Amino acid sequence: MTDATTISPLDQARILSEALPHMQEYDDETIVIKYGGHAMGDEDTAKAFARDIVLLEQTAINPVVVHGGGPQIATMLKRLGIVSEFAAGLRITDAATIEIVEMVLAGSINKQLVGYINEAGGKAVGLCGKDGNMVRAVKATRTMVDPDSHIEKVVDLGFVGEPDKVDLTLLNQLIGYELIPILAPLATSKEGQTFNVNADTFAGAVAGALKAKRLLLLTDVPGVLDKSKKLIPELSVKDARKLIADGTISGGMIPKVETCIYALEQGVQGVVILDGKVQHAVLLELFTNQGTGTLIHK
Ligand SMILES: Nc1ncnc2c1ncn2[C@@H]1O[C@H](COP(=O)(O)OP(=O)(O)O)[C@@H](O)[C@H]1O
Ligand SMILES: CC(=O)N[C@@H](CCC(=O)OP(=O)(O)O)C(=O)O
Repeated sequence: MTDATTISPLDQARILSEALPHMQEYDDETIVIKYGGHAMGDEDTAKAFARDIVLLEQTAINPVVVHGGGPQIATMLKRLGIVSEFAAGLRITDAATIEIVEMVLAGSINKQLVGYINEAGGKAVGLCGKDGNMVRAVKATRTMVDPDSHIEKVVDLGFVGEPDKVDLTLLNQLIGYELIPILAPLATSKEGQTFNVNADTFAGAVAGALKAKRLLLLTDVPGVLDKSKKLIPELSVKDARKLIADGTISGGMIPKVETCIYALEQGVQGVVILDGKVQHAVLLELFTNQGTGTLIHK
């Protein structure tokens, strides 16, 4: 946490005053923040994150948090002796795995974040996409090239879903009552099957449906990096697609950038990928002149 005793009261007042135009820009706007499992890191940073979210709510912004938990799911599956594999950046999810995914995401992680936010003076409500039929999903399909035969084949990802409908009834109620929604990325199919959804994809769908002013994706790297590992501060959709095609953007960064492109197409005004391990990353991004991560624009 910032040590306020190292700066003078006048400087503190100046800092607050300089934040005014930013606060006015986001007044009464909805901002979706995706908090990745890697970014959650240590307790102090997670608590500082929670405090920032409460500060947003206090300044008349409507924050909606979507959290991940990939590393935490991996730890629990390992403890239980369940082997887990990924295809195209998505966890292949069988019947045993979906039970653990739901337990970790909608259970421990969701309630921990709710606890931190409430401890900081907010009123958080922890939900997942199944609540109020908020996010409906269809089974995700992916094709992969077999390394031996070089033939493209369909991979069965099991209970992995992709959002196809977002019902905003419940979210709008919460936002209207100044409650802070904390969402775990699980959804239900039309038939009532629970699906595991990539948290970036889930956040993009929610941000798109809400026509959010900003979508912030907090991860464990400073943003999108070029081939020499230097931060790219701004990226157009066209250049982002080029970097995916030439392999500069790979692994977990692919669904992140694809989410950004989708969200922009759905009317979200600005999307940023930034380092959530940096303390007060959200405040730095929204309330100072210095953007911290990669801004992706049309
Ligand atoms: N061009 C790139 N720039 C930054 N990170 C990249 C890039 N290509 C691949 N990555 C990888 O993407 C990871 C972020 O995705 P992921 O691990 O899924 O994060 P999270 O858990 O926050 O969703 C980075 O840690 C990095 O290893
Ligand atoms: C289908 C799929 O891969 N779902 C993810 C959901 C959690 C997630 O996305 O967490 P991060 O944001 O921390 O990566 C998973 O099972 O790991």
